[in-house]
Amino acid sequence: MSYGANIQPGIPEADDAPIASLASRISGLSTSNTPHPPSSSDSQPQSPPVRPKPNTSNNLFGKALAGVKSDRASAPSPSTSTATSTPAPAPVAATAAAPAEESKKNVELLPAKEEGKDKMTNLMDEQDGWGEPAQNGNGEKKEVVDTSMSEASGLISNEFQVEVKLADLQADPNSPLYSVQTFEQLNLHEDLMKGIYAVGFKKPSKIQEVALPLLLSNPPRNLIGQSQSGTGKTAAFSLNMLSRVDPAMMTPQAICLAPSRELARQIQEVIDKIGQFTDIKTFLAVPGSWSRNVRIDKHILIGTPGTLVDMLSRGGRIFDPKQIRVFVLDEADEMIALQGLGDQTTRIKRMLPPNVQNVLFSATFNDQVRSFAETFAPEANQLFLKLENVTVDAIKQLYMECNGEEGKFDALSALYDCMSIGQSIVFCKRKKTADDIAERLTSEGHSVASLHGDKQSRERDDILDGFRNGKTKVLITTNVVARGIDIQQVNMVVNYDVPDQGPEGNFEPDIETYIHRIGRTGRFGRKGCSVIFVHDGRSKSDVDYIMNTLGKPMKRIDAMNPADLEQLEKALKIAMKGPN
Ligand SMILES: Nc1ncnc2c1ncn2[C@@H]1O[C@H](COP(=O)(O)OP(=O)(O)OP(=O)(O)O)[C@@H](O)[C@H]1O
Repeated sequence: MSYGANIQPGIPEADDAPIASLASRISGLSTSNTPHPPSSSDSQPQSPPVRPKPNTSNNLFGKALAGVKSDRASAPSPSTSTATSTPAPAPVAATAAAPAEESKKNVELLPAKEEGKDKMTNLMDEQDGWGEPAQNGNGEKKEVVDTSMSEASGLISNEFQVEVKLADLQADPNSPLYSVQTFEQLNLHEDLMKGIYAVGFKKPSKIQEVALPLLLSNPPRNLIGQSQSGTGKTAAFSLNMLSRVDPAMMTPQAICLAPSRELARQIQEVIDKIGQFTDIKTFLAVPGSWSRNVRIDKHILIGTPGTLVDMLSRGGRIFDPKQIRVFVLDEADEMIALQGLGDQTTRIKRMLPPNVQNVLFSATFNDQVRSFAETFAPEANQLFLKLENVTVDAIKQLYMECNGEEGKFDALSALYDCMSIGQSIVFCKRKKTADDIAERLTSEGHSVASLHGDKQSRERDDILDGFRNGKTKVLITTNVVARGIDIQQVNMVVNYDVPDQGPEGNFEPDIETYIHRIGRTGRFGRKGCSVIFVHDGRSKSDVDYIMNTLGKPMKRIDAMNPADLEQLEKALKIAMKGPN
């Protein structure tokens, strides 16, 4: 018995291409079909650690791929009829009539209409408290404004009176939250529907509407899905796992990996909530959560790669990997590309059955990661965004010029009053900077918390819980919570340091990390502001590069100008209200 309709475990597809070295992983040169069982050599990486090269072009998130692509012409997939008979949702750019042999959906998630904005979107622009951008990214730079924000931005007067409804946003074809279908039409088990109603979801988002039928169709098929931050990817892959496990079998049947314990815990909560009316149980697989002598009898494991490697290296004593049907990678680009995580994720995958359904989700997939993703999840249905749609428009991106490195702290101090409107996250490059800032702000009488990887697990949990339930208003952190963390009240993100790719990437700006960091605000229809600090020529050119690459304007604000801070305050108040 399972919570899916007629779901059969197993996919008749070759998922056993060895992924012998990182170099071949990235270049996709691995072509042998020899099965690759786990071996002791797995623990010894054969080649030096490699991370896909930094992105230096605008082609960061793949080319615009429309229509249905096939590279399986000779062997029609058993899933062909299911895939092509899936109702084609209106917002998907191209679900063009596919030749009979084409079985893999390769879809670009586009707004239904690109030309102009409809009434609703214009209304939203006017209500964000900022008016039109002073500077256009995308290479068409206008002169940066020296005038005060309030003069330049055209703040409208009635911003607090207008109620924005989520239902209106979800009715806007330009929104990533738009769908033409209801959850009822997605053919989910009634106990899962009860869970969806219990968490208050009324209508699917675009990624949920498009991905769920692909994920749930039989025989199961791999999926690579990209959708903007805060658009509901977690529920999409959670519903798939919940639909595919058999609650009568008291053993893990689905694994979901995330890059941090914080995100793994959050995903477990989502699955538990949506699955609360089922008999499905979850287990959090993070350091310290399991015992070497105790077998796990829960259905879904959510964890971090190191722990799963440890569990699996105990020769099936913790759980039987052969029973795993679904392998989900949240933040998949990081899970497969980053040197440490990529190695571990690959080792785990090798220990799972070859017919496991691989599901990869992220808000970002640069070209190199994308080709490796295609090797990792062969013959996958693919949902990708165009570069210009990767960031959420509701996040107002700002930059602030500071007087040298020390001026950054002064700017943060000046911002502090605004930062306590709602909640904010300040991202730093180094753990020490996070601790130093937290200490200085605390000594100035402010209530802040710092969170990073040097803290003990329990302390990390407590700090994030304190922030999640609103006890702390400002979280100063590193990239440890840059991805996935969903706290709706966060209405501002501060990039204290420009995210960079470290020595391997010649310290180039890390666009993906920037996108994920700012994506901690503006979640599912809410508005948010992000501020990035510029303190020297290098950081200014990095910010220009980010603007130009993403083609999104950033407005300059001056921390020492009361008019700008007032403007920011107003925008944050608007963002706090959120849709209802
Ligand atoms: N259909 C829906 N209706 C209303 N709210 C939803 C719906 N789906 C998801 N949400 C809410 O949207 C928020 C963001 O969802 P989620 O964390 O899954 O985003 P995400 O796409 O995984 O983002 P990220 O890329 O940052 O990981 C959550 O608070 C979730 O409860």
